[in-house]
Amino acid sequence: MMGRLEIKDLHFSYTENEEILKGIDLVLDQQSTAIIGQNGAGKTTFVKLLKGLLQPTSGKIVYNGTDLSSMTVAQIAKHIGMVFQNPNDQIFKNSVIDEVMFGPMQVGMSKEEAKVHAMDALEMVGMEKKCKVNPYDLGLSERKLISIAAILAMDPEVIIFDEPTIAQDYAGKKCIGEIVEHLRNQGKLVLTIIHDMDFVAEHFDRAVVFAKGGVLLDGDPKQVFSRAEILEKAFLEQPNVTRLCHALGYEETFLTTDDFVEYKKGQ
Ligand SMILES: Nc1ncnc2c1ncn2[C@@H]1O[C@H](COP(=O)(O)OP(=O)(O)OP(=O)(O)O)[C@@H](O)[C@H]1O
Repeated sequence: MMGRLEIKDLHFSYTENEEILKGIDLVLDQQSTAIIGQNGAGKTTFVKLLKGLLQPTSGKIVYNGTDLSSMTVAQIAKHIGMVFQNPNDQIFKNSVIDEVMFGPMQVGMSKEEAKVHAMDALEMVGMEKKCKVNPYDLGLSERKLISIAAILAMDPEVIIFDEPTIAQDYAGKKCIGEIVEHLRNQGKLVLTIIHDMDFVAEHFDRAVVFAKGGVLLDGDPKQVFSRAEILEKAFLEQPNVTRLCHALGYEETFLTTDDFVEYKKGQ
């Protein structure tokens, strides 16, 4: 089944005198979507609402036709998984396989079923050979892959990443980018909170810019990242290649090195 989230006039405040989200309307489905915005824009608050960890002050979030407020956090977790920013906040078992089997068993799978799902998930992230290792004997990139597998093993329709590229080296980023694309091609709804604009340009179908509690821009990365002035006002950078090409006087928006190279070859 595909995951679809409808966000309708969503408002949220932690305290009476400051509204953090001021009426968000969005439909999130199919496309891999990056949620970007400066620190404090409300991105983390927004995904906590999607996970049912916070309740809207007003407005609603509808998941595949059901109002999230009528679901428990555990019910939501079956459908909407979240990969933490720091794998150390997520990992707590002494072997990779136990770690990855934990989630599926929590959502009601038998041990046998959980093992099958866990091995499939480990294979997807290329870590099946490490299943007996203690996660703490792995490097950060590999621990990140384990924390991703632990969520994939629960087979949620929606996967939310929180800053997936932070502290990752080039190989780690490349691998996570491939996982994002693979999941999207499998029909999962992939969402991420992210400050790494190059990663958005490379791997995402849609970028939603949060600013001052609302949606400032929403579209495919080419549309969004072409709006240099608006982005600057929201204290957001364009991807490096986009900035460079604009600085060199190109009118067109290029997102990635490959984009630009293709253009030059075609000239
Ligand atoms: N538990 C809380 N109680 C009160 N205010 C909070 C709480 N959590 C966050 N805030 C405030 O809500 C606003 C939005 O925070 P949020 O963490 O959602 O932003 P963000 O866009 O995720 O930022 P970042 O990019 O730094 O992660 C900030 O002004 C923050 O200080």
